[in-house]
Amino acid sequence: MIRLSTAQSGFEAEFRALLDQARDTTAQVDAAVASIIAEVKRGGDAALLDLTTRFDRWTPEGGAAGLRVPASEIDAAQARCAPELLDALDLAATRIERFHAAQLPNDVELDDTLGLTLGMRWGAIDAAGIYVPGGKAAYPSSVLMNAIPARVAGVGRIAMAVPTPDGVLNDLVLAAAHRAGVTEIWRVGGAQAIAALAWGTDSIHPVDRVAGPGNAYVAEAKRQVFGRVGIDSIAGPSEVVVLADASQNPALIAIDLLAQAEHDESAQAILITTSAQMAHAVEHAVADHLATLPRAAIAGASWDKHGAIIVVRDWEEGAALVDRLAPEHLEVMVADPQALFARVRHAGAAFLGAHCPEALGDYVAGPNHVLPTGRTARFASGLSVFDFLKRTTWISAEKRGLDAIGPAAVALAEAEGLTAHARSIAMRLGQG
Ligand SMILES: NC(=O)c1ccc[n+]([C@@H]2O[C@H](COP(=O)([O-])OP(=O)(O)OC[C@H]3O[C@@H](n4cnc5c(N)ncnc54)[C@H](O)[C@@H]3O)[C@@H](O)[C@H]2O)c1
Ligand SMILES: N[C@H](CO)Cc1c[nH]c[nH+]1
Ligand SMILES: [Zn+2]
Repeated sequence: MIRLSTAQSGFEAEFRALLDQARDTTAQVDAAVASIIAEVKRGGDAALLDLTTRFDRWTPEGGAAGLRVPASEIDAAQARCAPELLDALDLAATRIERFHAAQLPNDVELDDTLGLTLGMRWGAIDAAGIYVPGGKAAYPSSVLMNAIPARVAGVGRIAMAVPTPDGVLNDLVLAAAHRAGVTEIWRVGGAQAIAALAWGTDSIHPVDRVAGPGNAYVAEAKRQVFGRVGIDSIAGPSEVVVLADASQNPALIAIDLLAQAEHDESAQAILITTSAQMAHAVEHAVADHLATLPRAAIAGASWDKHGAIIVVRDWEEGAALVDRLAPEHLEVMVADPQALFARVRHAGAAFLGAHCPEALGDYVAGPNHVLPTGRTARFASGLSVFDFLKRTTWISAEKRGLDAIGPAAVALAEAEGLTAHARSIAMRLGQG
């Protein structure tokens, strides 16, 4: 963990080094992913089986057909889940669905009075591939967050890929998939899963868009298949920035930092505070929590390698640093969180006030937890129904509409030297 203060000389250089830390995409990951994608393109199902054995230490019985989870296994898994966990899933699913249904956009129709009607129609993609991470933890919550927006958008085919390390399939992941409307489940992970969803194999039909979070390999694979298929944002290793003033409870701040750090050694947790005393107290509280957390090895490694505590002189400085970090998650734990949030422009999702830990949003609040990481919140947004929709614009013209605006189009087409364009309009105007 690094300790920084904006009052220090040399702060700018150290902060830039923090921004430039290679947490997710290293040259090594780029090359490894390119070779995995090439292997899947070349070898199809056989390559998937080979890579699954190599990276997940598991080989299905019966070849590639064994990569697909049968309906009987989904039913059996649901039956094994504790009823209170299924109730919790249902609560989460209901709230996530309600929030995402509220996002559905309206079509546009504009009558311009000259004799033209202009429109924009929203439609769902045909097939979505959703990636649910599963290497270091199982994520039933990510199943809901991925699949529900796709279903709400109206996607017919939702193909889910999830790794099952050592052959272990998580019951609650299957129960969540069933509730969320996933139409097929494939036990394959990492870059090979993204490659299979994008390029297809004999068993897995290609999809139109791949969404979902994952580790550095998954994030890089999405980057590399973009263009062949659409992708949502790059949702890689988790991040949080906590803004806290002197009035907050350091133990709560520390556990919120570690809640992201425990995802992955590559995760990043940063505290920005106006109080040097708070900085000190949080550092100690982190050490105290680490002594008892079961995932202390992962959380501690993340905190040591990528954690930071930054003391700022005022919240103007604090907000400016947040914009430069553009974190996946932003917690605002100050006296007037709305006012400070209003000064921040770049963050994937914000959690306002001391009673709103980020973990609430991970599971049950309703907005999506698949969010842009690695500073991509400067230009990208969290997963939503929009990731599964696309737009088609349309124009309908009466003769008087063509007469009104056609001559201008003819002039522009002639200026571009595109005679067939000009003539296709001019002939209809009776000039060609
Ligand atoms: N941004 C979000 O919305 C969000 C949500 C949930 C989780 N996450 C993040 O997702 C990530 C989950 O990571 P995970 O590892 O637990 O699961 P994962 O499913 O993303 O990755 C596991 C797969 O990675 C591949 N892999 C691992 N080591 C490899 C290597 N050396 N070479 C090639 N491939 C390799 C394997 O194929 C394995 O199946 C974490 O970083 C977590 O922070 C992000
Ligand atoms: N915080 C993660 C996104 O970075 C999402 C998650 C799922 N389960 C727990 N957390
Ligand atoms: Zn989380």
